[in-house]
Amino acid sequence: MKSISLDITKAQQFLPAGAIMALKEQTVAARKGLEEGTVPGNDFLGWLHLPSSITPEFLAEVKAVAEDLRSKAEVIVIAGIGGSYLGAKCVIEGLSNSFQWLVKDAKTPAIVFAGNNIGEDYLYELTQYLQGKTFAIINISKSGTTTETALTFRLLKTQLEQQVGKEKAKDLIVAVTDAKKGAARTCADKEGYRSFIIPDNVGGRFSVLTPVGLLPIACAGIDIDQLVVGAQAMELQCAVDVPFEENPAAIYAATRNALYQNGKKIEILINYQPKLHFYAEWWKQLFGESEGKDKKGIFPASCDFTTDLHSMGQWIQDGERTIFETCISVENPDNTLLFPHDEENLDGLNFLAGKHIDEVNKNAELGTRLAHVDGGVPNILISIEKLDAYNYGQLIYFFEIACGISGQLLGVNAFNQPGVEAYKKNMFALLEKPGYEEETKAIRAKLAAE
Ligand SMILES: O=P(O)(O)OC[C@H]1O[C@H](O)[C@H](O)[C@@H](O)[C@@H]1O
Repeated sequence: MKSISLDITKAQQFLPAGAIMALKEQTVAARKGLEEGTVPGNDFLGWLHLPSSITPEFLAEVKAVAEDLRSKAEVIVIAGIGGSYLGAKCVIEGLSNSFQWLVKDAKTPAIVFAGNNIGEDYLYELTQYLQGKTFAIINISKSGTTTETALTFRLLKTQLEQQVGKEKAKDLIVAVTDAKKGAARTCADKEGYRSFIIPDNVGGRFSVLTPVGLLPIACAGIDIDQLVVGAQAMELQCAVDVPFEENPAAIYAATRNALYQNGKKIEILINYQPKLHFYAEWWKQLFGESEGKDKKGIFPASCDFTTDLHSMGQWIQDGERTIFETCISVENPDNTLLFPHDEENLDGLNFLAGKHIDEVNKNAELGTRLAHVDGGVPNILISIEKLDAYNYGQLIYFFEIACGISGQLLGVNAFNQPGVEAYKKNMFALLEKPGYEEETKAIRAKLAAE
């Protein structure tokens, strides 16, 4: 099977000669640091050899639980946020029929995501939708205490127990959480739910290849074996003994850091396939939480083309020259659709007659790349053969290891996220959570003084 390919030539032309090679030594050291576990945040390196350590027995266990839920439920609600949401969401969106939610298909339950927001209307409408339906809940939280997810889980658990009774609900709830800590673990053990463990040394945004991602993905009927095989292939391709010039993750990490050092502060992940929209959401958490700290870091943004060429295209072509693009290009679509000839040609589109829709898309892609490069936007091109589980596996591991290397080139601990606590602290103080009495007083005083 084909490996993903990386082309940096249209980024390199914006850099001083030798700028990427100047980072070679540091990049090689960063890759070695990951292997030897000497990097900052080294207690969170469990993702590094995760693909090759996944056993067929473990995958069989995940698939068995997924099959069981698929056979019992019309709807499976995946409750989780951040790393406990985006990996599954990006793979399921990427590899399912775009209109799956409209298709009445007895084999595949509707997969619904929740626990990733606190929208009263969202949750009200969800609970309404679930009324009278047999639904299952996968409650995913590494800490087991995340407010958005815990709040949603309580709502859904209550509803499920009311609808089917406590005993039956037990069979329809699965927890994915820490082995020992957190309310989700306490609840799973006490209620007797089936559960999977998130390894201690795998942080949320690196956890898609643990049951956090694998269980929901298997529930959607996607081939998790091939996802893992793809990740394993990329693990080999980015191994510590692969020379810098042949390691795509090392080259990508060095290139984006060279661009950053030369004033390109924003990276826009581009796709030309709507199915990749949530891939970018996953990627933004991966790089945003890993690198945005100590008042540094490339801002990870994303656009869906050609859609956003009609909204953000102007800015990208002509705005401040602080951006670069990384484009994920999919070589082959899965299906064939040819553009029809029309005798009257009222729309003037007969020049496209007989062409694949993808040919139009590919020319839009090439035309855009040339225009943006001409407009001063460096372009990194990542090509994959097609959107399937194998290629998704490759892409996931590629960006994970690139991120691990890149964080070190930037000089940050890529595996923590201390900044995320600030909003939580204020929210708990404002909501008068027990234990936050001092913070409540302080924040009320602050608001009164404004
Ligand atoms: O899995 P959980 O513990 O519920 O965490 C879910 C998410 O929320 C946090 O606040 C972190 O910033 C994320 O890195 C994490 O993925």
